[in-house]
Order: sequence, then C-alpha cells, then structure tokens
Amino acid sequence: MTVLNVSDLEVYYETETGPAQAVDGVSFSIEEGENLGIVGESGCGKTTLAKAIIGILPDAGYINNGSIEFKGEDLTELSEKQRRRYKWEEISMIAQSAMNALDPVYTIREQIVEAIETHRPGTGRVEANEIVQEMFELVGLDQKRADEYPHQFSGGMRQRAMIAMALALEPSLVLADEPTTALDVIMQDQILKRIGQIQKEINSSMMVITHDVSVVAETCDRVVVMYAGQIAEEGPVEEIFGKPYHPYTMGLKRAFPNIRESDQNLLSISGYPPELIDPPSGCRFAERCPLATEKCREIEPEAHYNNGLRSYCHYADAIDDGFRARADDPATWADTEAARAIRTMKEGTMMEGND
Ligand SMILES: Nc1ncnc2c1ncn2[C@@H]1O[C@H](COP(=O)(O)OP(=O)(O)OP(=O)(O)O)[C@@H](O)[C@H]1O
Repeated sequence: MTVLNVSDLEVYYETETGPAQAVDGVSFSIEEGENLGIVGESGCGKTTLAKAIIGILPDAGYINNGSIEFKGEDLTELSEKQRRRYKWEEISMIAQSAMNALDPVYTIREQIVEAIETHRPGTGRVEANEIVQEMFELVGLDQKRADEYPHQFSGGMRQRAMIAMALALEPSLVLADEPTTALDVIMQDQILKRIGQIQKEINSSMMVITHDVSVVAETCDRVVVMYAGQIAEEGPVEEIFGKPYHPYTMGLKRAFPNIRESDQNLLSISGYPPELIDPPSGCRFAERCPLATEKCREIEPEAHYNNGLRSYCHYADAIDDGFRARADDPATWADTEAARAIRTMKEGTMMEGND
C-alpha cells in the first residue's frame, strides 16, 4: 500500500525580494514499511518538504501547487482543523533540534502523556504512563528520568526523548529530519539502530532527511537526491550510490564526510546552489557540473529512466562506468564553470595584491 504520494509539489516562501521556490515540482511516493532517504546540500528544500507534509510551514511559506496524498487523502485540500488529526497520530516528525521541539516548561513525561491524551482521548493515565515507560525502554532511556525537564537532559538524551515522543502514537509515517546530526558518532549509530528496531515493531514508514549519505545507506530502501528545490535523481539506495546516472549524485557521495569512514578522501563540488528566487532556466546544477553543455544551460532536463533510477540529466543515458570513474577524481570537478570562475577570481585577487 502507498502511504504517501507527493505529486508535482511546489512550496514557496514569501521574501522581501520576491517568492523563493524552495520546493519545485517534486514527485515521489513512500510505500508501507518503506524508508525513503532525502539527501542534498543545505538549503535544497529538504526540511521545507517535510514541513509541508506534516503541515507546519512557517507563515511565509505556502503550497503553490501539487498534492500530498496520505493513504489516498489529499492533505493540501484539508482545513487546518482537519489536518490536526493527522499530526503526531498518523504522521510525526523527529525534528533537527530536540531542544526547539520539546517544551521547556513541561517534563518529558507530561509532554508524551499530553500527546497521547490529545490524540487518543479514551486512554487512561495508567495506560499513558505505561506507554511512556515502554517508549523510554525502547529508546534506551532510564524511565526514572521521565519526570525531568528537557534542560536536565544531555543533547543525546533529549534526542532520544524526542524520538520516544515521535513514535509513542505508532504513526504510519515518521519524518526524521537530521535525526542524529547533533550527536557524536557512537550515539548516532546507536540511535539509528534503535529507530530501525522500533520502526520494524510498529511497521511504520519513514522519510529520513540528511546530508550524510552513509545514514541513508544504513537506514533506507530508496533515496531521493534533491538539488536546489528539485529532484536530481531517485531510486533504490544500492543503485543510487552504486551506479548513479546524475553527476550531482556522484559528486555528493564523495563530497561530504560520512559517519562510517574515518579516512575519507573528499572531493569538492565548486560553487553553490543557485538562488531560489530567480533560478537559472536550464539544469540548476549546470554551473557546477563537469558534463554541462549549452543544452544544459538552456533546457530543463526531463526524467530519464535507467536500471530503476529516475535521473534528471540530459546525458543520463550516456553515463557509463568510465564516467563514474572519472567523477571519482577531484580533477574532474576542477573543470566546471563554477571552478573556473573561482580560479579566475582568485587569480584576479592575486594580481591586485601584486600591483
Ligand atoms: N522561513 C523562511 N523564509 C524564507 N525562506 C526560507 C524560510 N525557510 C527556508 N527558506 C529557504 O528555503 C530554501 C530551502 O530551505 P530548507 O531549510 O528547506 O533546506 P534544507 O535542504 O532542509 O537545508 P538544511 O539542511 O540547511 O536545513 C532555502 O533557500 C532557505 O533559505
């Protein structure tokens, strides 16, 4: 069964200089029990996507187009009141920062019990407390500390408490936004394993948002690679990281440190994602791409399908292992428009310095 079906979603933010297209024409689905990873550099629209799905966009943000079908019901058509019943009970979110997500004036127990009583009005106090105990055990927290306030917890414990809260109502879909970024490597590993175990027990689906490709490799079945508000590539984890067809995926998997490997030979994708207020007309990655041609700068790429992957690159069908090997070489990434522009700028600064 399809739990979530996002179709042609556009989310804008009103800014002083005009509307910024944070999510632009994004379509994907998540099946029951499936884990989908969303990866991409900072600012590519991952958190906005999650906030639109659970219905907590800030005032400046709005859905401009598209649908978000949850178990067949389009959430974008519902009123604020109707949507509330989905929040936490059916769709929950493990936010980036547990400190911001937890209420400082209530104990952890009070917050979890409150959530249970709001969404399951028939649940008695004793039963709610049993759920707190069970969730604390599952996330590896000492339940004696349930009556403490968030500030009395360490960062790792707060993150675990947040996970306990997000999973207490056994939601069908959990949106995990950088669930372990604030934690050290050992803790990250434990927490990821823990989330996986709990999730299997309650058979929920999960959308894992991260910039760390090793987290996705470890926890997800499929992955969506986002770039500048759009999907660059989508498909099963093994294929995406084994034989990708989009140059951005190739760069991304070598450009960011990951929690698995200590000795990493990282490469750099020169430049930055484009402004989302006035994005370029062709492929948004063209300026930073070693394969880019005039066509890429002018025409927006359509989806190409290879080996179960959906890749938005004009040259996806021509990409082979030869190119994948070249993309592993940092020198390949020194030959892009962005890299050349940065070199020219540096040379200019040096010349000025010599004058
Ligand atoms: N409240 C806001 N008002 C205006 N623009 C915003 C707002 N929140 C986010 N944006 C912009 O929307 C774009 C997408 O941001 P978003 O936080 O969704 O990206 P992200 O991929 O989750 O990044 P990160 O990993 O840093 O959280 C960015 O350009 C960001 O500047």
